Amino acid sequence: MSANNVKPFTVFVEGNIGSGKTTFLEHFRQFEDITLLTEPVEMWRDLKGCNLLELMYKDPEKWAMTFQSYVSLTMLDMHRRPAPTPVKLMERSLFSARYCFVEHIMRNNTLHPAQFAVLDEWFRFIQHNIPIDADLIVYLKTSPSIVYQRIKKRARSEEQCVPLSYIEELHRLHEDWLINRIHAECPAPVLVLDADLDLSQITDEYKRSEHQILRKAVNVVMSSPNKHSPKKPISTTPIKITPHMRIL
Ligand SMILES: Nc1ncnc2c1ncn2[C@@H]1O[C@H](COP(=O)(O)OP(=O)(O)OP(=O)(O)O)[C@@H](O)[C@H]1O
Repeated sequence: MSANNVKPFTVFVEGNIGSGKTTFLEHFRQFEDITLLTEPVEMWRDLKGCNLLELMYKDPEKWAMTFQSYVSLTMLDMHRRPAPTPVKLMERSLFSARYCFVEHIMRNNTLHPAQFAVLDEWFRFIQHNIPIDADLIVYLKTSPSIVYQRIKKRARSEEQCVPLSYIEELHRLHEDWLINRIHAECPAPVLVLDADLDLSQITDEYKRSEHQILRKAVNVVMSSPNKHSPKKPISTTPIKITPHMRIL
C-alpha cells in the first residue's frame, strides 16, 4: 500500500539479459513519487558470501534448482514489499523467472523433471494464494546480436561463457510470453520499447514512456491536496506513441 492506502501502480521492467533494465529504472530515480526495486542480480551474487549466479553458470546441473529457488524468493519479496509512493517499478518478476528462465532450463534438460515440477508447483501455489499486483509491463525489446555485444562489453565475470544461443533462446521465450502470448499468461498490458537504440537515443524513448508509466501517479498526485510537490513535477501531456513504441 502507498502512504494514502492506495495500491501503487506496479510496473515490471522486463527484457533479455543486457537489454538495459537497470538503466531504464535509474532514469526514473529523478521522481520522488516512485519506488524503485532494482538489480535483484546483486542479491543472487551475494547470499551470505556465496555467489549463486557464479555457481549456477559453473555447474548448472548442480546449482540451477537452488539458484531458481532463491530467485523466486527474492522476486516474491520484491512483489510483496510495500511502496510508500503511488508508483512502484520493479526489475523483473516471478513471471519472467518462471516463463523465461525456468522454462529454458526445463527445455534443455538442465533440470530434472522432478525439480521442474517442484518449482512449477511453488509458482502455481504463489499465484493462487498470494496477491501479486501487476498494472503494466515495460518490455525492453532487443535483438539478440545487440545484447550479446553489450554483455561481452560489460564483461560481468559470471557471464563470460554465455553463448549467443542462450541469448537467442531467452529472446524467443520473452517474445512468446509478452508478444505472441502462445505459451503463458501475461499479467498486465505490455508497453514495448525499442531497446536496440543506443544510449543517446534511448533517453528520448524513456522520456516518452514517462507519461504512460506515471499516468496513474499523476491522478494520485492531483487528487491529493496535501501532497508535497514532487522532486520533479510529472507532466500531464498526453502520451505520444512513437514508431519505436507500442502498447499490446
Ligand atoms: N530466473 C532468472 N531471472 C533473472 N536472471 C536470471 C534468472 N536465471 C538466471 N538468470 C541470470 O541472471 C543474470 C542477470 O540477468 P538480468 O537480465 O536479470 O539482469 P541484467 O542483465 O543485469 O539486466 P540489464 O542489463 O537489462 O539491466 C543473467 O546472467 C541471467 O542469465
